[in-house]
Amino acid sequence: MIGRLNHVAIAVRDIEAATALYRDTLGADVSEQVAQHAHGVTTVFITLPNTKIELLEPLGEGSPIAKFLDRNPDGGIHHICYEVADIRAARDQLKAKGARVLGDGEPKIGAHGKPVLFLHPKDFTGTLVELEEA
Ligand SMILES: C[C@@H](C(=O)O)C(=O)SCCNC(=O)CCNC(=O)[C@H](O)C(C)(C)COP(=O)(O)OP(=O)(O)OC[C@H]1O[C@@H](n2cnc3c(N)ncnc32)[C@H](O)[C@@H]1OP(=O)(O)O
Ligand SMILES: [Co+2]
Repeated sequence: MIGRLNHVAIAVRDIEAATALYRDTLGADVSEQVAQHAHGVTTVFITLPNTKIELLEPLGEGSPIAKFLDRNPDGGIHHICYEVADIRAARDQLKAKGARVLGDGEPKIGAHGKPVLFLHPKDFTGTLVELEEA
């Protein structure tokens, strides 16, 4: 069901500093910051030859990454995003197998303008999984 690795997301307190680290120290190709109001985060994408890294900084009250940063004050890997061909079909198959889909179960439009869903980390070996329709 799952296809390519779309991105690995890293939650950070200071996206400006994290972007500078990837750009200046690691020599990577970094995007502009984008406020993702529907997701409660600001994102920067780092393009690597074979995948992307998504830097996440909390945006607004009640950001879904706020508690994660309280628990991981230095930041850390927050989720991995796999591509799927048909997100609603993937969701229905996963639910039938007992996986918990987060939120109301309806895909939201993600950072790449495509539908995304999240799966509970406790159902996937302690890793928050994002699915993005390819
Ligand atoms: C823009 C878009 C895109 O790329 O297109 C994005 O990525 S938006 C990226 C931001 N959006 C999202 O993450 C949306 C989906 N995420 C959520 O709904 C939330 O973050 C949850 C995954 C439900 C976790 O929420 P919260 O931390 O408030 O819950 P909680 O404190 O009750 O945590 C429940 C248990 O899950 C664990 N837990 C929480 N977040 C985790 C994570 N990222 N990775 C692994 N484990 C995690 C906690 O340690 C805790 O375990 P213990 O009970 O053992 O202590
Ligand atoms: Co993501």
